[in-house]
Amino acid sequence: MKTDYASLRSQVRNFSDFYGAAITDAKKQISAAMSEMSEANKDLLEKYRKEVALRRKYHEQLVELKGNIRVLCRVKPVLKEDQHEEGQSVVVTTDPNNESALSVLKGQGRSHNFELDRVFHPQATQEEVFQEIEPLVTSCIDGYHVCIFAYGQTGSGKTYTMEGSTENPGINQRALKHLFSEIEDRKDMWTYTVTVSSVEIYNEVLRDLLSKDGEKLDIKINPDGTGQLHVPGLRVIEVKSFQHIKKLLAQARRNRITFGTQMNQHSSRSHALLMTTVVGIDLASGAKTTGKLNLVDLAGSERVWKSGAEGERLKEAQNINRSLLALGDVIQALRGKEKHIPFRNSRLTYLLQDSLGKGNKTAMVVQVGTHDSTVRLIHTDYNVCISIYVYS
Ligand SMILES: Nc1ncnc2c1ncn2[C@@H]1O[C@H](COP(=O)(O)OP(=O)(O)OP(=O)(O)O)[C@@H](O)[C@H]1O
Repeated sequence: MKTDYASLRSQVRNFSDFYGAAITDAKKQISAAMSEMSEANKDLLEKYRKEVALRRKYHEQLVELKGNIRVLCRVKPVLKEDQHEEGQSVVVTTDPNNESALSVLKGQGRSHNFELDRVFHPQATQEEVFQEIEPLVTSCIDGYHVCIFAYGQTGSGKTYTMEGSTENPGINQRALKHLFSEIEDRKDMWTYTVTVSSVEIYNEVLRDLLSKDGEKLDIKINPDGTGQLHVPGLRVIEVKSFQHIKKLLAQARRNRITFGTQMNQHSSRSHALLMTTVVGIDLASGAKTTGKLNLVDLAGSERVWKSGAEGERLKEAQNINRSLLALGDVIQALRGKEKHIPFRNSRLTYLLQDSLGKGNKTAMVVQVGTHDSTVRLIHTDYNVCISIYVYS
């Protein structure tokens, strides 16, 4: 018993040393395993970053291959309310086997065929149209400036395509939803600040659609010496969520109608712009990107010339036609890579100057009705059309 007791005592005496050594050993093993893990993590993170950079590069290559200026066409379905217009036959048709083709009947059985970047048949959904625009929205988060226009005659579906209805929202809402979901996906690597402004241009006068009284605004050269343009007094609102932006969109829509009524103006006679700026900071390198997304519901191109409008209506029509032609001229000059781009010929192109210029991306959604006998599309040398309505 004495021997056993002495042995136990010695074990107890040595236990703390043994225990200490075992703990130190375990700690060493754990910290070796942890540093191995964090090396592996670092390696994985580095690989992930490389993949993300590659994804961005390929995304840009894809967008560039598709063309930095794209012209899409959406053919409006014949609605019940359109059917009372008698004597109109279907003149605009799409080809189910070719999603770039549009055919316009010219009389005596002859038709004019056009090739655009993409043609949406009358049954195309809002989602299908947005899918074509989505890569451009992603580019905006990557730091590019993007403009998306809806162009066409009054009632051809411009507002439907851009704003849509509550149940079936259009490009504006879908683009901003996509923007916020991309920002959420990238939140471990990037932090983003999103701001929005909204203006309308009516008779070459700029008004803030997010103000209470629709103040008139002017476009000036920024005094900060960067040579960039800015609009003094324009409300620029930081938004944190898609829900917040939805409220601002609704406010801008209400104001467009209210200001329009005050000035005896129908909203279809003004251009409405929703301008979103996305500033991103790479959490690892601190690198900064600034992207802009301009969503534009253009004023309806009208036949007022033909109907002999006078006074205010004539001035209005002249201003609309002038600014639409100025936009067409800018786009043709950009596509033709001309040296001089006539940005200053209208408020619209002047305001969008830094988003329309070289290296930026533009999509023009031309809206046409199937009964539209007056549509003519002007070909450019590039075999893809810049589409502009011309009323003779
Ligand atoms: N693809 C479509 N599917 C269903 N309805 C449509 C479609 N396009 C347009 N509409 C409907 O046609 C009507 C006219 O469209 P919308 O108001 O968008 O035309 P607009 O070109 O914006 O006209 P305005 O120049 O007067 O603003 C609306 O009732 C709209 O809901």
